[in-house]
Amino acid sequence: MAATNGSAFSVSDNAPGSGSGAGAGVTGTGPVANGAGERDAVIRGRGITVGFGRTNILENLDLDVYRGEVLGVVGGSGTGKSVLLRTLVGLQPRRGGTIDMFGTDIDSASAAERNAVERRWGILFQGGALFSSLTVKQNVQVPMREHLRLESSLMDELAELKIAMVGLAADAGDKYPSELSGGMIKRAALARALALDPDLVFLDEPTSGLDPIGAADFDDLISKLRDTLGLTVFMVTHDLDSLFSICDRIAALGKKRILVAGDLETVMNYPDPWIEEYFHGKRARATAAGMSQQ
Ligand SMILES: Nc1ncnc2c1ncn2[C@@H]1O[C@H](COP(=O)(O)OP(=O)(O)OP(=O)(O)O)[C@@H](O)[C@H]1O
Repeated sequence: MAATNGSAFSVSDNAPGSGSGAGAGVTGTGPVANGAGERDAVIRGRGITVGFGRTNILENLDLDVYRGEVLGVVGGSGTGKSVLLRTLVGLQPRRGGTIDMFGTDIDSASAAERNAVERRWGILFQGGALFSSLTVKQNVQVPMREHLRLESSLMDELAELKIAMVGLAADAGDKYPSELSGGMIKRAALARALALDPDLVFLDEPTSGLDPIGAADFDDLISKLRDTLGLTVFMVTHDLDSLFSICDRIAALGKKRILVAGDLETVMNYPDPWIEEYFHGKRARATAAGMSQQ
């Protein structure tokens, strides 16, 4: 797997009144400032441009991801959320812009520096992307084999620890992906994402395909990991429950860039037809009503 990674995610963008042009920041209510009075950005992307053929999907996109937050990335279908995630982790080439991860400019980093950065993040792909011919335990050990040189007994212990950490029973470790439920697959994929004790995890629609109870359990797990491990989470999601319950900030993608980023209220009140429908439509009202009854 290639290049980038980072920890907390704050998005700089061009919301009204937030400043102008590249680097202008939408400041949400996220955590911690550094000594200079700015938040500690684990990922700092500037002018990111990505395209296929003649079409750019992302154009001049700026974003900062801040340490220790869960950032929910939303946007209409096809706006480029997964492309953005893949670009940040180095799986998708850029046509322009820079990405700084944990203080390292990815483009000018040496192979060793990039490797060090890569070890600091994990990814949960949409659908889990587990290797079907490997057991859960072996899947969790894939990043360990790639990046570490450990005795196999120690790798077994570490994998068992990760499997327990995501709430799977110990015997799940010896099962193959085809023997797991959808929720178990997500947890197993999360265990793999946590294999190297990352500072940051990228999650691509982690609750898609789960029933509401399974999704809520998964949300709880993510917020527990953030609180106990200090994880930073970059989460592409369509799930309103997740946005309302666990996201510290939200970034809305549209028009090839981050339209707005900030706390829920900031994003919900941004004047854009898709945001209006998404956050104030029938489903959003039902979700918000459900949350307020809890
Ligand atoms: N490898 C590729 N080659 C050509 N076009 C691609 C490729 N990958 C993505 N795209 C295009 O880029 C656009 C953004 O895709 P992406 O998967 O990032 O959307 P998304 O916002 O994650 O959508 P969804 O919410 O439906 O998953 C789409 O128009 C898609 O067709």
